[in-house]
Amino acid sequence: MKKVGFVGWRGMVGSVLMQRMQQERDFAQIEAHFYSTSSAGGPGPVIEGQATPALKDATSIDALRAMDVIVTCQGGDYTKAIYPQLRSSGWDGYWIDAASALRMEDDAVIVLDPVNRDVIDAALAKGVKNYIGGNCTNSILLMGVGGLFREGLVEWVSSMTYQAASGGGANHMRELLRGMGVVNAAVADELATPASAILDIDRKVAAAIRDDVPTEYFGAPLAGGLIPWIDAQLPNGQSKEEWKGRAEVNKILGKRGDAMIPVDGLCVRVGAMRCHSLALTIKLTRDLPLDEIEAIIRSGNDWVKWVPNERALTVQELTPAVITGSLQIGVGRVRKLELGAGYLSAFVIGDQLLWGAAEPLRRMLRILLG
Ligand SMILES: NC(=O)C1=CN([C@@H]2O[C@H](COP(=O)(O)OP(=O)(O)OC[C@H]3O[C@@H](n4cnc5c(N)ncnc54)[C@H](OP(=O)(O)O)[C@@H]3O)[C@@H](O)[C@H]2O)C=CC1
Ligand SMILES: N[C@@H](CC(=O)OP(=O)(O)O)C(=O)O
Repeated sequence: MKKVGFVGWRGMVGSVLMQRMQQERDFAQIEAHFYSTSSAGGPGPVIEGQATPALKDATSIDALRAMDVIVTCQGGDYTKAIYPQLRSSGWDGYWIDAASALRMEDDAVIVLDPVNRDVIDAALAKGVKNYIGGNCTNSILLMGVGGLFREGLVEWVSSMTYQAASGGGANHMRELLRGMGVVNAAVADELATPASAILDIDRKVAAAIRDDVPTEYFGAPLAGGLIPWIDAQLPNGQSKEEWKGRAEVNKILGKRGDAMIPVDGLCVRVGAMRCHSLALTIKLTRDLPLDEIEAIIRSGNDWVKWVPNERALTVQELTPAVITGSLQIGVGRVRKLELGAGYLSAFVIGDQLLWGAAEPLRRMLRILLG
């Protein structure tokens, strides 16, 4: 059995990975070893009801070198600190990583096997050892409308996103919830009194959002609002999250140079917990009837949940409330835009901790296990 070391297993992405691996009985296929950056020697996690041995030191190159595969959800700082040392020590194992640090390196593949199994297989055959999970937004985009890319139907995509708090991490989710509580508490008495004036409620809510909602992690109030910037600022005015659209989508698809498909748009943080949504404008390379477009999108992969462009179905099926915790990727609002021939709209929604983070890593490990 392959020895597989897990780093970052108790963080948010890592916890979802552990859940999914237990659901799929993946631990039966491997000899699992658990590492920690903060509590080496402490108790390991309970996996399928069984205690695991004491935690190993995630900063010890010697301890890591014993593994055939390392799966890390610990974050980019850890990758940047440890990965080069590990490779310099001569370690030749497989490195599977959720962080963005190595994604764009030439010797790394961004993994999303329902979309790019061919790219993964070609890399494995060439001896590539680094397999990195993609940015959550782009993985969800490709899981949703990958069929259109596969058929060469996408000339360009404008991707306007509505990204959940979980993309920032556990503390960001907690801050959103605390903020919701602050807003509610500011008008609890008025809400309990049906006759209270809505403008009084609105004034108090506005003041609470402005002055009292916590902003330590997001840097601006998210509860009752939104934040139209995610990640660092680049010289060209893009956010780093927006830059990843073109860079990562094309790398996932194995497209380079002139073959690259333009992907750009604005990335916005909203008060959802863990579902990222994208409002897409797609310029098609050729116009097709809607029923053919539907068939192509549906054929993208087994997780596409097609929602017809009807009001009742859309508000029932295409929301974070329904998609959260599920592997389904909702695709709806597909219609021809009144902008000219070949302009298509689509709304894509997925749980960003599943297909956006943990699931592609889990599946890459299974691919390695054969
Ligand atoms: N959040 C997301 O949507 C996505 C994240 N990623 C990548 O995954 C990385 C990890 O993200 P995420 O899981 O959100 O990070 P977390 O902050 O939830 O966890 C990272 C590490 O922090 C340590 N930690 C310290 N205190 C706690 C605590 N109270 N509970 C749990 N862990 C704690 C743990 O390390 P230890 O046990 O060693 O102390 C843990 O492995 C990111 O840096 C990013 O690179 C990738 C795609 C999406
Ligand atoms: N930046 C994403 C989450 C994330 O971790 O992305 P990446 O893995 O590309 O750093 C978000 O905030 O929603």
